[in-house]
Amino acid sequence: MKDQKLGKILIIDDNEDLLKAAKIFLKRHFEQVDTESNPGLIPILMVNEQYDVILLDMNFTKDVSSGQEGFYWLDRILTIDSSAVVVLITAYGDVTTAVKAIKEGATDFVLKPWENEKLLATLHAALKLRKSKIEVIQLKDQQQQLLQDMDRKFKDIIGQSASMQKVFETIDRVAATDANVLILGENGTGKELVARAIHRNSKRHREAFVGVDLGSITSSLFESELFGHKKGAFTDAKEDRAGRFEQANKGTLFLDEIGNIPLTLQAKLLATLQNREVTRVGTNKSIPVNIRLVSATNMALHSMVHENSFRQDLLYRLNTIEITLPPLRERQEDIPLLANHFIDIYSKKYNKDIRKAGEALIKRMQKYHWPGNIRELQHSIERAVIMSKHSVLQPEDLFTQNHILPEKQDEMVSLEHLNIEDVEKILIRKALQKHNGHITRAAEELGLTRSSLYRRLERYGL
Ligand SMILES: Nc1ncnc2c1ncn2[C@@H]1O[C@H](COP(=O)(O)OP(=O)(O)OP(=O)(O)O)[C@@H](O)[C@H]1O
Repeated sequence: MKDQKLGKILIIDDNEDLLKAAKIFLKRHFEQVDTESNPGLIPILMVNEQYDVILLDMNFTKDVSSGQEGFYWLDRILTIDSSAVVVLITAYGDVTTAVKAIKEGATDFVLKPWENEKLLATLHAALKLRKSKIEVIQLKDQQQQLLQDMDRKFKDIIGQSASMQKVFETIDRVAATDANVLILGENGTGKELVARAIHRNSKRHREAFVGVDLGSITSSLFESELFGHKKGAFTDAKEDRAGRFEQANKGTLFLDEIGNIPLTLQAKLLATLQNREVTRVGTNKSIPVNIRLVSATNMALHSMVHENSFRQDLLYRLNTIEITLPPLRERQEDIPLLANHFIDIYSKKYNKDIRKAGEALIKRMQKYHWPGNIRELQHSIERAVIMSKHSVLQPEDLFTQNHILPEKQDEMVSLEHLNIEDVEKILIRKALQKHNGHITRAAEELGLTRSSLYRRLERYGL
């Protein structure tokens, strides 16, 4: 198979003979070779074509050999396209100018008169560089896009109820301070959303927001996850590793499910917060850290202090400011807003033409208990949008599906009509209701680990 010719080259030189010869030779190796003797046309040429490599002479005016013109045009080219790859054509013996040009942003230089093979090798290397520069730009764009999407995703905290307005006011007042914030609330009430909003509105918003879900880390890994470790500190410590505290340096550390932190580690966490330094597992050296701490839990931390399963001094460190998120069933006026917000999102996502939730559905939703709070509402709406044939969602779009079961016992379908999955869903829902959405206790009652209960909640959209 014949090699495919790649690369668009622009040559700028006032010597027409040189341009002609170079074009004839290079056309055999590259996709496109344009030549121009007037450097003043560079900006227009660059607008009309995306050149991969620009071969640029240093001197254009007769009898001038200072290279000043070359530097001027090099600067213009890089201003127009900071990822342009410029190879300079310099006179034999003028290595000082060439070195200076590279410092100013040129990629390489070729000496005049050149040997064709050397020129070819230089241009191929330059082309490779251009390709990787473009890849880097594309990756950066993608990352930017992802960050923007994330930002948008977490920007919309919906809520007009008095209790949510109070939450917004508190976020406004505390975000700019460095005060530690403890967010309390049942599962799915938006604790992480609020933590991110605090970070986004703080002085640290350009730095990292590092979240750790303490509910999903096994207790043996707690310490190394938070504080890091030295290679060899324990069997699986294959290399030195920074913990989440260090990763969040200068930014915000979000400790989710803080109620899960074992008593033995609570003292170390307290010392870290007091001294503002961490000690990696397996070392004695303290590393200073500068973090803003936001923590969250669905557990009753204050009662845990009374039961001696959570240290009071640690609680006082965490809750300089306390924000309690109300469960969804206690702010029914937000239900229509939330439902229509998610209908909008999922109609777009799944390309459906669903306008809103009908009145009967809203009424039905306002009577429902929502043990999984907004997460449950969100998942139910997503499923209803996918399945519904109506342009205005009706009660049966949400409430006849297996995943949302009637709350009242007498509305329940008898066991003989259910399969194992249905029964599992009923049991999980009952356990969650009994323990007020408290995952650890519900998991204990069901004989499941927290993570396998989480997996089921995710699978069933509970
Ligand atoms: N007020 C709100 N407006 C819009 N979406 C919300 C709101 N509150 C929560 N959500 C959405 O509900 C889902 C659950 O929210 P989030 O993860 O913040 O809850 P959580 O309290 O941290 O849950 P968990 O206790 O299970 O960790 C997310 O998809 C979030 O975007």
